[in-house]
Amino acid sequence: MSQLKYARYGKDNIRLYKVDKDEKTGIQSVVEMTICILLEGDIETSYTQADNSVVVATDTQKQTCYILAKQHPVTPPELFASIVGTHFIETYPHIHAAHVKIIQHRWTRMSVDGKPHPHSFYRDGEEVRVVESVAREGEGISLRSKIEKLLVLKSTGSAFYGFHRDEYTQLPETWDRILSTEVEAGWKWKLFKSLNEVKAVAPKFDEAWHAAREITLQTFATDNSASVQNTMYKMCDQILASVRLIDAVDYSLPNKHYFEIDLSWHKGLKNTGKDATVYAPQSNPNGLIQCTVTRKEPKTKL
Ligand SMILES: O=c1[nH]c(=O)c2[nH]c(=O)[nH]c2[nH]1
Repeated sequence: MSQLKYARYGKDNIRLYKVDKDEKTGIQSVVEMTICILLEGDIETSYTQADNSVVVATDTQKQTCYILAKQHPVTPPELFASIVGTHFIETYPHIHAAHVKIIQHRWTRMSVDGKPHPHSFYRDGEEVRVVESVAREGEGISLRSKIEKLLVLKSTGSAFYGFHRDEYTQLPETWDRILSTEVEAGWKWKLFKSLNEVKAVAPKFDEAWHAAREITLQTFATDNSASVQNTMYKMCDQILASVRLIDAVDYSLPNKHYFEIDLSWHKGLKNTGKDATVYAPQSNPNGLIQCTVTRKEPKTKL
């Protein structure tokens, strides 16, 4: 005999575009997102007994997404994810949790003749803004916001020395190296008890995203980096200090290596150490450094 241990189902890769047209000014604003919905609840019999009566069809979930996007704001994505998730747990008594992930793609307004264009946009990089939400009956709405695919590089201002050495170590110490990574940064919000609680703080989501992005870029640029580990910890620390409603910050940073090339075999060309200007970017392997930072637990007085 077997038993169903895990069951979630839904629609992935729902692509959605919404335009806001300001009739007075003629200025239009656009949002494009990719959504994944996964539902949990009393749905076992659909797997074990071919009982489709408990199935809210994945096509229905997609259509619901479009209708809710028409009726509600789709930004900030944290709010829209909460609206979609709450809809499913409130509409269907046998659905007890809704996982909604939103990936928001970049459409940045064009400047034409030095002026913001009213209806033309361009994709300035593959960076995305991501929200992972869970609306759970009787508990509330948990939200995690993320920056993903933000590619950065600094050509100096990064060192790596003093690391453990033994008979397996070949890597030389360096006081000046290239540092490049694709930022994946996340921040976990305190649990919201209801959709109304999410609505009440809606402006905070964009503020937090701007703060996390600014802190990431500024710290990356200005920190005289001792290691990826230390630089990312400084980022986490500042984000926690600047956004009151979050409980934890996490980073996952690949260390994208750029190798020096010894060209001395060709007429004594100098291209190593302080003379290095031409490098070989590596696609793999890469370092991968991760951390989660929370607020210090207050010491309880006895
Ligand atoms: O910042 C770094 N952290 C490491 O842990 C590490 N390991 C390595 O080979 N290079 C680096 N760089």
